[in-house]
Amino acid sequence: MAFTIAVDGPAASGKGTISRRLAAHFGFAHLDTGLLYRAVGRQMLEGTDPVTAARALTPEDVADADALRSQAVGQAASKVAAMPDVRAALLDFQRAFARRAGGAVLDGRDIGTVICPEAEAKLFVTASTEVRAERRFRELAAKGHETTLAEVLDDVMARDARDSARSDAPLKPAPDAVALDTTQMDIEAAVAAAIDVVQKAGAPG
Ligand SMILES: Nc1ncnc2c1ncn2[C@@H]1O[C@H](COP(=O)(O)OP(=O)(O)OP(=O)(O)O)[C@@H](O)[C@H]1O
Ligand SMILES: Nc1ccn([C@@H]2O[C@H](COP(=O)(O)O)[C@@H](O)[C@H]2O)c(=O)n1
Repeated sequence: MAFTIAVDGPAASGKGTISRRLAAHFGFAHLDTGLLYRAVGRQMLEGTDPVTAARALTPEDVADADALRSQAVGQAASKVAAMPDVRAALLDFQRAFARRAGGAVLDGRDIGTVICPEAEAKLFVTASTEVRAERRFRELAAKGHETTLAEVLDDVMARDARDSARSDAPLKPAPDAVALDTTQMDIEAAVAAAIDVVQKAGAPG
């Protein structure tokens, strides 16, 4: 049985948190597709050609998720993500993951539009830019990163602008995605709303 849940949205909207919880609830596998672009972005910062890096990506390259979550790597990720040859190199792996037996949740920017337009359930998770920046700032501060709320706000806005403006697979909701604005929701309320959407879409379990 293949059942795909596509979760898209802008930076720090909460799509990763929701996707992990959906995967646990329904017993599905989860892929954070942003990590693929982050791993390529990190290799670009180290001097590797991004297309070469994308074509040669291995599971080890995405194993240390914490190291990939810095703001510098996030910015590099959104730059390599605008390169059509990088996106093409990562396509088949994501599509195969999406249709794996047992069900899958993928989160990213183009899951419902490009990777798996046939996904059985689609969510587009948003929150106001300020709330997203505050949440990400608190997360980074708790992990000991030295940054300011203003820097995080700039980072989120720059990535959203680049991700929305690119010609190949831009950040946008699929026409049939259910919008979930979590600005006024805590994590539990957002997860409950997401589970409700997926159940109504006919997910088993
Ligand atoms: N509804 C919510 N209320 C409060 N905090 C939240 C909510 N959803 C997520 N968060 C927190 O906001 C931060 C960003 O969430 P998360 O990492 O899930 O976003 P994301 O969209 O996957 O980010 P990115 O695009 O950068 O990968 C995390 O610290 C998370 O715990
Ligand atoms: N499907 C996707 C996923 C991510 N990107 C790009 O990667 C950057 C980092 O992603 P996060 O989810 O970890 O924030 C993001 O800013 C996008 O540029 C993408 O293009 N498509």
